[in-house]
Amino acid sequence: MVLQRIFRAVIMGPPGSGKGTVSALITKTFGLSHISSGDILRSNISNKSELGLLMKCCIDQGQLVPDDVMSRLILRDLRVMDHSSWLLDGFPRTVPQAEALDDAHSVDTVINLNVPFQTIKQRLTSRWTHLPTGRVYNVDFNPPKVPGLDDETGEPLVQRDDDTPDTVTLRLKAYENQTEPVLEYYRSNGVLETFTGTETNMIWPHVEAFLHKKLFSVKQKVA
Ligand SMILES: Nc1nc2c(ncn2[C@@H]2O[C@H](COP(=O)(O)OP(=O)(O)O)[C@@H](O)[C@H]2O)c(=O)[nH]1
Ligand SMILES: Nc1ncnc2c1ncn2[C@@H]1O[C@H](COP(=O)(O)OP(=O)(O)O)[C@@H](O)[C@H]1O
Repeated sequence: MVLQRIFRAVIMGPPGSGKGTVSALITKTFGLSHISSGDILRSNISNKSELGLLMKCCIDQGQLVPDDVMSRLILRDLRVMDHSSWLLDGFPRTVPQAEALDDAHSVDTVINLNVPFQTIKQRLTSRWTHLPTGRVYNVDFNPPKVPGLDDETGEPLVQRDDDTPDTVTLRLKAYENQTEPVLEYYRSNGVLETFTGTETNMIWPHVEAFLHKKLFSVKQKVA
């Protein structure tokens, strides 16, 4: 689908709720550019940039990276995408980050994946990631064609250092304390759309139908 107007969306949800998985489906279906805060941080870590090395210990301890660092990193990337439609995944995660984003760009819609914490814990400890692209697999849900290797590049998959049971518990706490208030922020702005379920395959058709409707109404408003 070719978008006729710039469209900006955010995808939210607890760690492991399927943001990366659903983002891949959205970008494939609607042609938005995907920007993942976690992928950007992990690429800084792989490249051994000073910032990446500083942030690695926050991430491995299940804590959020400081707001000013994160906002600067993401807003810098968004500045060079001035004429693109995008989907932000993993940012904003705090109210100050949401305010920083609002100061720079208006957000058309926020997709919130509401998946129970119990479902999430099992998923994350069996997640395998292709670090250079952020493609994710799961031993049960979407295994790679060849165990341990990325389907497209044949490169090795890794388990993230922060996908251990103890760190997942800390990340879920950070989500409750720091990220849930962002849902309220967007709800009161009238842009929040929540999708509840335990399986991505059940949630995705609703997200897809919503975005079709949303993009159609955005185009009509412009016409
Ligand atoms: N069992 C199961 N695993 C899923 C489902 N949806 C996504 N996953 C897997 O759960 C893990 C977390 O998903 P991901 O998209 O990375 O979540 P994110 O942390 O919110 O970006 C990955 O290993 C996915 O392959 C699902 O419906 N069922
Ligand atoms: N917007 C953000 N603000 C602060 N820290 C972030 C942000 N995005 C990512 N991080 C850090 O990177 C880690 C991994 O993020 P991400 O890949 O989005 O994980 P998840 O799979 O938990 O949704 C987070 O636990 C956090 O430490």
